[in-house]
Formats: sequence, structure tokens, C-alpha cells
Amino acid sequence: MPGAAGAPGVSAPAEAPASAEAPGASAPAEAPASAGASADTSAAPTSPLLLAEIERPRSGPLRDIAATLQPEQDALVRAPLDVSVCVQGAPGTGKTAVGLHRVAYLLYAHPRRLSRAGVLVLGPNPAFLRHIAEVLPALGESGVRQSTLTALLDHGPARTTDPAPAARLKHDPRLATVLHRALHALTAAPGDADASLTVPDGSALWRVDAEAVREALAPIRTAVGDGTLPYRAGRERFRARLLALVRARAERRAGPRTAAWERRVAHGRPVRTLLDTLWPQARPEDVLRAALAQPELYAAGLLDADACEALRRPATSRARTAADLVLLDEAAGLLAHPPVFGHIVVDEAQDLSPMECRAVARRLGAAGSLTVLGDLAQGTTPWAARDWPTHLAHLGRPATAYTELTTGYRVPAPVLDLASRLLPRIAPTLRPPRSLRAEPTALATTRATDPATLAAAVRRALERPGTVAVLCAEELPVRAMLDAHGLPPTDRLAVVPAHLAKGLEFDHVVLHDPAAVRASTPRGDQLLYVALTRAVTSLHILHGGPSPLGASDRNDA
Ligand SMILES: Nc1ncnc2c1ncn2[C@@H]1O[C@H](COP(=O)(O)OP(=O)(O)OP(=O)(O)O)[C@@H](O)[C@H]1O
Repeated sequence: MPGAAGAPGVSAPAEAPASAEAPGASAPAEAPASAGASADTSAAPTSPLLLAEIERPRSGPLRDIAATLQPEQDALVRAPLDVSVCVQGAPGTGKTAVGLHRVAYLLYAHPRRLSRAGVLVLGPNPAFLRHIAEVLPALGESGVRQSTLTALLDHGPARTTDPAPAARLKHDPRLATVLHRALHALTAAPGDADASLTVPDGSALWRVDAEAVREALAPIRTAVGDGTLPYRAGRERFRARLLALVRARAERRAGPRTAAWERRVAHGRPVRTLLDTLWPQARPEDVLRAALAQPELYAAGLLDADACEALRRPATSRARTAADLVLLDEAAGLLAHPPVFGHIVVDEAQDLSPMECRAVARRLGAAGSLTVLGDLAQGTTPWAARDWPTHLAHLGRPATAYTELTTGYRVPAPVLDLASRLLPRIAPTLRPPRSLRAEPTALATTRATDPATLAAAVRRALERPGTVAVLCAEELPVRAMLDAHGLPPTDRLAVVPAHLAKGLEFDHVVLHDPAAVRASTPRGDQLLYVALTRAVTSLHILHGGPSPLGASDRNDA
């Protein structure tokens, strides 16, 4: 393993361990706080260099932190390539930064293996990808694919939406079995395969009887049935077996055959017709359509009648929802394996559904490893992870090493302490984070949400250096309020709906109407937790009702 001096942009801090150890030894137990390594820098004085670096005003996207990487972060960055790591971390503990520096380090340490196998960084949305886009190039790495999951799956856009119950069901891992059964039903069971093969060849006719065809088909069908062979590869293997049977008969009577003869027979009409009967061509859409048209047929023992009804869609429907794209990917994965990567970083992993986790797992090579970054407390999707062991199993790496980070670099202490009041409700097993930065005047609250108060709060924030964001439930009404007061969006001022703020950070945040943010989604407490934890320097909360989380109204941000 190269020494600290070698890796470009990933130099070890003075206190860093000399060699990389896998953080944590095993998958987390049910209560993750007790498992693996955990952060506690309470004894270490905070270096002025580190504080200056964190507090340097933002003028653009996330920066590299190579010069001030902390020992607990460095150990994660340098975990060996064949070790998958899961980092549970409170907001602003440096998970994203760690994941990106790990990519740079691994590419430095294993250039040939990883440039051949490829590295993928998955983020929750395009705004997040823009936020992190500069880090890897700054560390000297430009060949890494950075993508959202939807863009990676590449099954086109969603054209409509599912009712909530149907969407939840479609993200349920039992749908993998439903699709598998639907595909399996497309092939005739060997017992039903009463088809023989007759191949005309000049003046000869080569016959393979139905019994021999059945025998050829059975083991291939079993391999596809138990998931060891993709469907399309099964069809080609069946074709090859049929060809071998015809060739054996022809060679017994007429001597050796040529490669051209083999090609002609393998792709000629008799073999093609038999294949289409016993092993028809299938597209992902066919599998999904079949499964949703008659869910009760394929979901027996898995889903009850109500669930089947919620899933049902006429076979003629061309509707395509976001969840359908994930199911199409599952079906496509049954037909043929997608290209794989040598290492995948999954950021905001807590928000993936089990079916989305499977889409990630499909793209990880057999020898590949994962860096899973997330926070159970920030799970805002209806299917967000409730615990890591289950999630890591869906990601195909149940034995992933687990680490919990609790030292907050981004968010000042008064703000992080306020947000942490939500933790007993949203993630009771997690330990509250501890901010590295005291910043006693970082938090202000005002009991008013009207446009004039909002504009005044924004103007006050703009007087200070750095970026300003208004976080809110809905973007357009807030933009209209600011426009009316001569405050259009600029390089320094953004209006961001809370559900798109995940992973982002701003020097100053004005949180407009937290009650509306909370009410905007069933996992409103989690969304509020995200919104409360985006500020590096100041958070000003404008609220209409009782003070959020019992914060006393103060106007000193
Ligand atoms: N060692 C460090 N030195 C300097 N800055 C750091 C360090 N660690 C983290 N930071 C800074 O803290 C901020 C938060 O980091 P990051 O976005 O990686 O946190 P996160 O855990 O992914 O947060 P979230 O859960 O909100 O997505 C960033 O500005 C990052 O550069």
C-alpha cells in the first residue's frame, strides 16, 4: 500500500495511522451505535487550520479536504479495496467528502485494476452531482462516472406517477420474485415441450426427437430458474445444445461439418422456430407487463389480494412510472447482466428502496466493493432504510464493515443541537452528533413568515460573505415573495425546496416555515432534520406557529 506522501491530494494528516485498517470488523448489529468504529474526537483540540478551512465562505461546489482530513476519516479513505464499508454519519460529518477521497485513493493505489473495472459514484439528484463535481478532478481523477440511479438505469423517463400504495409495493423486494416468476412462465416447462426438431440439409433430414429436446432444455431452464444464468444467455445455450444434437446426427452419417454449416443450422428457420416456441425472445417491458397484468398469477404466497389489486395494470397500458423504471431494470437484469463496476460509492444510500439497492448490487462485479454512505435519520423516501444490516443485504454485501461518524464539521453546535431534538423520534438508535464548532450566535428564530420578514432575513444574510439559501416546502411561492422584494436568485442566493436540499450546504440558510416543510411529506420530521442541517455559518428559522422544537425566539444570526 502506498505511503501517505504518494496519493495525489490524499496526503495523510500527521496523526493518521500508518496503514489502512478496515473500519469495524463486521456488519452492524440491530443497534448500530454499538458496532464498529465510532467517532469521538472530544479529547482532541480542534486545529485552527481545520476550523479556518470549514468556515472559509462557499463560493461554489464542495471542495476537497485533503489537507485537513481527520484520522477517523483517513482510516475510511484508506480501507483496502476489497473491503466494503458502510459509513453511518450525522449531517455534515464528512461522509460525502470521505467517499470521494476514498475513490481518489483507491484509483491511486490500484490504477490498473480500477481503470479496467471502472468506478461509479451514485448521488441522489443532479443538483447534488453538480455540488460534488469538482472534488475528484481537484484530486486528479477525471475518469469516474458520477450519476443518479435513474440516469444509470437508462430506461428512459417516467411518464406518470403511481398512487402511493402501488409505488411502495413496486419498491418491495418481493417484486423481484414476482418478475422472476413472470419471466420463467414465458418459457415452456420441459414436460410441456412436445416439440421435435427436423433440419433439412441437402437431400438429408436430421431429426432430434422431442425427448432429446426436453433433455437439452431441462438443465438450462434450471440454471435460469435458480438465477445462475441470465435468460438470454440461456436461449443461446439452448441454441448451442440443439446445434450439437443436429451435428452429432449429421456427422454420424455424413462426416465432419464446417463452421459455415454450423452457423447456417444454428440460425436457420427450424432451430429459430423451435427456440421461439420453447424459449421466446423477451424484452424487459414484456416481463413487467405480464407481471402487472396478472399479479395474482406470479405473486401467489407473496402478496395478498389487495396488494395484487393495487399493482394490477392492463396489459395494453403503456404507462411508465419511476418505480416501473426500477422494475424494468430488474427484468432487464434477469434477461442479461448489465456492465459492472469495480467499486461503487452510494451516497445518501438510506433513501434507496430494496429494489433500487438490487439495481446497484447488479452493477457490482463479483470482486467489486462498495462504499455506502448515509444517515438513517435523513431517510425521507417512503421506503428509506430503517436499519443498515437489512439495507446492506439488499445491496448484496451483508458483511460490509460498519462505522458511525458523530463529529459534525459543517453545522454549528446550537443548530446541530436543535436538530438533534428530532433524533429520539426519527432514529432512536443513533447517538446524537457533536459539532466541532461552538458558534453561539449561529441560530436565530423569528415568529413570522411574511414576505417582508423573509426579504429582511435574506438581506441580512447577504450582507455576510458566502452563499445564502432559502429552504422551504415549495419553491415557487417563496421565489415570488423574494422577487416582489427585488431579490431574484443569483450566484449567491438560491431558493431550494427542502426535498432537493439533501447533501447540499450553504454558508447561510433561511428556513421558511418549518411546519410546512414538515407537513409536505409523510416523513416530514426527517425532511425537517435535513433542512435544519444545511448551514455552515448561520441558520435563521422563520416560523408561523409555536417555536420549532422548543427553540426560543432569538434574532441574532
Ligand atoms: N476534515 C475536514 N476538513 C475540512 N472540512 C471538512 C472535513 N470533514 C468535513 N468537512 C466539511 O464539512 C462539510 C460537510 O461534509 P460532507 O458534505 O461530506 O458531510 P456529509 O456527512 O456528507 O453531510 P450530509 O449528511 O448532510 O450529506 C463539507 O463542507 C466538508 O468539506
